[in-house]
Amino acid sequence: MIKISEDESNGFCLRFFHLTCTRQTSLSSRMTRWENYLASAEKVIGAYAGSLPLHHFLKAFFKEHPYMGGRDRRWISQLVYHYFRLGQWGKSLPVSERVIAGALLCETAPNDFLAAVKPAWNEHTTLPLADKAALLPAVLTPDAVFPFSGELSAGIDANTYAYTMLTQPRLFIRVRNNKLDKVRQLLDNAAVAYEVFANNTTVALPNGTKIEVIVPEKSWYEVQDASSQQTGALFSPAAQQRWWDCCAASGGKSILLKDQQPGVQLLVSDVRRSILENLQQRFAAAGVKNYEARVADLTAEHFPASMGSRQFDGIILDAPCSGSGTWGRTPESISFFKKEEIQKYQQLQKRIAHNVVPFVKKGGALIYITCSVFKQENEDVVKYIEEISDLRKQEGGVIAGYDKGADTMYAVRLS
Ligand SMILES: C[S@@+](CC[C@H](N)C(=O)[O-])C[C@H]1O[C@@H](n2cnc3c(N)ncnc32)[C@H](O)[C@@H]1O
Repeated sequence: MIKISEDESNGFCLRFFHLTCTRQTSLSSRMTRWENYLASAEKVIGAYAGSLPLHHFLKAFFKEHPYMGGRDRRWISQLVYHYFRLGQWGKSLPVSERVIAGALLCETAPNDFLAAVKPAWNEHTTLPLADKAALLPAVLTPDAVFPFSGELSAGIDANTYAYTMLTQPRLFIRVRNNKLDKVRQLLDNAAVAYEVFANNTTVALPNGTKIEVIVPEKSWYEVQDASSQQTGALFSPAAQQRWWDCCAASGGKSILLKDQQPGVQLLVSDVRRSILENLQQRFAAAGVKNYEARVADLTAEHFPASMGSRQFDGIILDAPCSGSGTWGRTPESISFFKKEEIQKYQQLQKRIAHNVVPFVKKGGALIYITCSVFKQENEDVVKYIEEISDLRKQEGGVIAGYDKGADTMYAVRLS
């Protein structure tokens, strides 16, 4: 029996060996903490098949390995995420080499992992991407990292977009109810490095900021990506107008709308009852009242009839989509997404748009939104809406978040 050491430097590897000694050889006991992190990352990557989000998979993995402490979990998760940020790069290389390459490309400062497993690279972590790429055993190209560049909407720089996959986007909040000064004070007290955008509403925070602990008053802010906040510039609601957020999820766009004009008469719907229950809780915390909520499958045959003769001044169609504009947050998607899926999403978007468009009042507006970077889900669906209705694109297009560490979205106002 191996004694479990309290020594921080090798505690992980000894505990790791102790709990798995029936399957491990004596080699494990000689592995360093960092080699064990690399082996664990390889184990996760080998077992992950993409059927559930990576963060859920990691959570389940760590539940099965309860002897791993917080630091172990953070490092292993980080290495796995770095690996997936490389997309299709280095497919023929061993997984371990790709994990180490991920640490070189995605880390921006020397760190203990590289110091232990690839010391020659550690001092190069601060170099520009091109210099780091020159050290790699396989050529780094934007297409290898993001192999869907031919599908992009107009105006998205393919090379820049591909390499933004190597960096985790920032966390954003939208400050509400004129509480910017109070929020800033709490962030200052907590010594958080933040950036306030020129609109005095959008605040960028480092990832992992425990904003709910630092700012316990929930009505002062909403967690919402900067690009998602920007879609609100297309709403322009007036008091007493009827609006319908038809794919509302937990209500991010609806709260934005109500903050602009509390007097709108709001209908929210989604195909998922559970997400509308989340919406109700979120609305309550945000102080949003006076709305109607209903579960509705917008693709169902009987759906249009179930709406009766209602007409809306504004409809927000924040459509189900590939989410490709948010893959910097879920880089595992790059490896598991199939190009054919884009068309399936487009068909769903067209079907929903077809059923929703008749409910736009004459002179009213349809706000079509996706968090996709693909033309087929964006411009092509807008073109379809114009073909089947009198609605015409008035303003909007790609909201490129990649220059500010945010998601990239597409939002258009048609009327
Ligand atoms: C992009 S999300 C909406 C995000 C939301 N507007 C927000 O700001 O947080 C798309 C939503 O469409 C819903 N959806 C997917 N298929 C649907 C359908 N056939 N009918 C109605 N809603 C659907 C999904 O459940 C999902 O919540």
